[in-house]
Amino acid sequence: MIKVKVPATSANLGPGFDTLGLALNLYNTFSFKEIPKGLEIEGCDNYYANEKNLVYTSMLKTFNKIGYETKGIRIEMDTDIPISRGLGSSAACILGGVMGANELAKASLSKDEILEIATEIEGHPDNIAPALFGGLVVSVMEDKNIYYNKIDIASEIKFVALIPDFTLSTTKSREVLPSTFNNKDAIYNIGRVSLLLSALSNGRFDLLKISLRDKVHQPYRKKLIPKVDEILNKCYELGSLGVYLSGAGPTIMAIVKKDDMNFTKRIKDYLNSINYNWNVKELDLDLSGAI
Ligand SMILES: Nc1ncnc2c1ncn2[C@@H]1O[C@H](COP(=O)(O)OP(=O)(O)OP(=O)(O)O)[C@@H](O)[C@H]1O
Ligand SMILES: N[C@@H](CCO)C(=O)O
Repeated sequence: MIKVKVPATSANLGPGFDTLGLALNLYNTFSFKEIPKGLEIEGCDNYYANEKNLVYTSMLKTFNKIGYETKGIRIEMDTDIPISRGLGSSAACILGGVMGANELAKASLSKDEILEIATEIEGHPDNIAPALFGGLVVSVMEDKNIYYNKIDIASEIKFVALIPDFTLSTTKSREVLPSTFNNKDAIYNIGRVSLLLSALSNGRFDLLKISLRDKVHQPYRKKLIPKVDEILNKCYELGSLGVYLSGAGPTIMAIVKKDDMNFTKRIKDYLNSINYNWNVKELDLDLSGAI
């Protein structure tokens, strides 16, 4: 039996659309076994327990690339990453499938080759790279090549995920984005993403609020999440250092000082007071990535 454990990820971090992402200590674990024939999937909703399952299709793509033929596969899924909430559930499934296939076929793909195959399936590397390497990872694509760098960030912060009780698929959330941007908006984001990386690396947390703003995706996606501005303002009022839409949303991510023992309870109370039955989770960076 092969087991692969993959962390959740929070992509974009405001201005770093399709480029920044960090891994968090919330996990999906996948177990794989070859069987005499067919496909068996356990541990997921019936809707996903078939040949279209993303873990399985990612395995098949990998087998196809490495020229391996299998008679049958059994997949057991133990998943804590909520589906379509902006916490990298698809990246986790894809990496699970690619890494599981690599191990079953004893193919010895390198981490860079795994990154390449998984990114080809996901379409962008900003969730896949941190899920694979852990920590905060910057990744860009050029001519189908992926260039990435893992960055150390100040350790005095934690992440509080405000996870709505509704889903928002990445496909839907990308459909509302414009296809072109004016140069003012592009410059706005370039400045902020640069400031953000410097602030995270040397602990200038006073700069987070301004550097997490962006003009490329959050303003458009906010329309898909009722009361989002009120919630963002409340996070700041309750002491958050910075707040952004995690991945394609709808999860809102608050960055909070590790020693702040009040924020999580107070934001939960606030969400309850407006009858938002959201799950609030305190998370830390995962520094190891998928294993
Ligand atoms: N536990 C799971 N069981 C089966 N399929 C899953 C599971 N988790 C994720 N998936 C697959 O991933 C898809 C969700 O991907 P989507 O990109 O919409 O959300 P996400 O990856 O959670 O969000 P984001 O990319 O913004 O972080 C599902 O439609 C399904 O195909
Ligand atoms: N960069 C991606 C992350 C979600 O997959 C997006 O914002 O659409």
